[in-house]
Amino acid sequence: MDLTLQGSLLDLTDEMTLRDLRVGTTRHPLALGAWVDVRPGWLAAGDELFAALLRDVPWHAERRQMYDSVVDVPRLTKFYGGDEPLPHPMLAQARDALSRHYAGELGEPFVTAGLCLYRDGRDSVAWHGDRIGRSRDSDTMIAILSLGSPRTLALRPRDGRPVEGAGGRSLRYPLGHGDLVVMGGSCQRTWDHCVPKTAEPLGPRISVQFRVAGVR
Ligand SMILES: O=C(O)CCC(=O)C(=O)O
Ligand SMILES: [Fe+2]
Repeated sequence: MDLTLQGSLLDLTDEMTLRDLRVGTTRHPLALGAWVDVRPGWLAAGDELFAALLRDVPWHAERRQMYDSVVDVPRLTKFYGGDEPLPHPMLAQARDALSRHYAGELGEPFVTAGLCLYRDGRDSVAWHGDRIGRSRDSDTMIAILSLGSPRTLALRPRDGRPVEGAGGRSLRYPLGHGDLVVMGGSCQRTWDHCVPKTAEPLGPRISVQFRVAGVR
């Protein structure tokens, strides 16, 4: 058997590549007009990107007012506005692939990239919605590429209603190295999300959030 062909059939690759978003993306409709798309393994062989971001991004420590509440921000961050060069060419490729894939539904491109570094399981982000800007009162999408150690993204309705099929608690999406999750519809207004702390002995995780202009 041709080994090159076998490699591509099994989707085994040593080369960092973004896989096709039209394949393997599952939409989870949530209550209140929100939804979450999950595309496991979107970025193949992303070790080099993870290492480069860990090393090259000028990470900031922050304690601040975040979104519409004051939350602990035990993690490091760096925000890239649309006019700033991204710290790795693969991030521009990822942003552009997302813009193409969601163009019809979103009607505008992804522009900014917010990077977060969770140094270990003690780093986290508290419950919040990304409600700064237009996302406060209109639908938007936030696309998150996860790199490094696996962490959980939890979601719960903002109004405190129980979550169907989740034992009344939150929904939990495990995010591994190279996985993509996109929060869409009313998700930022009607749901909150967080990355909970974990006692597991985990190494660092980097998340890259792509947003449209005028949304944090
Ligand atoms: O790290 C993540 O995946 C989520 C980050 C997040 O919700 C935010 O920075 O607004
Ligand atoms: Fe967020």
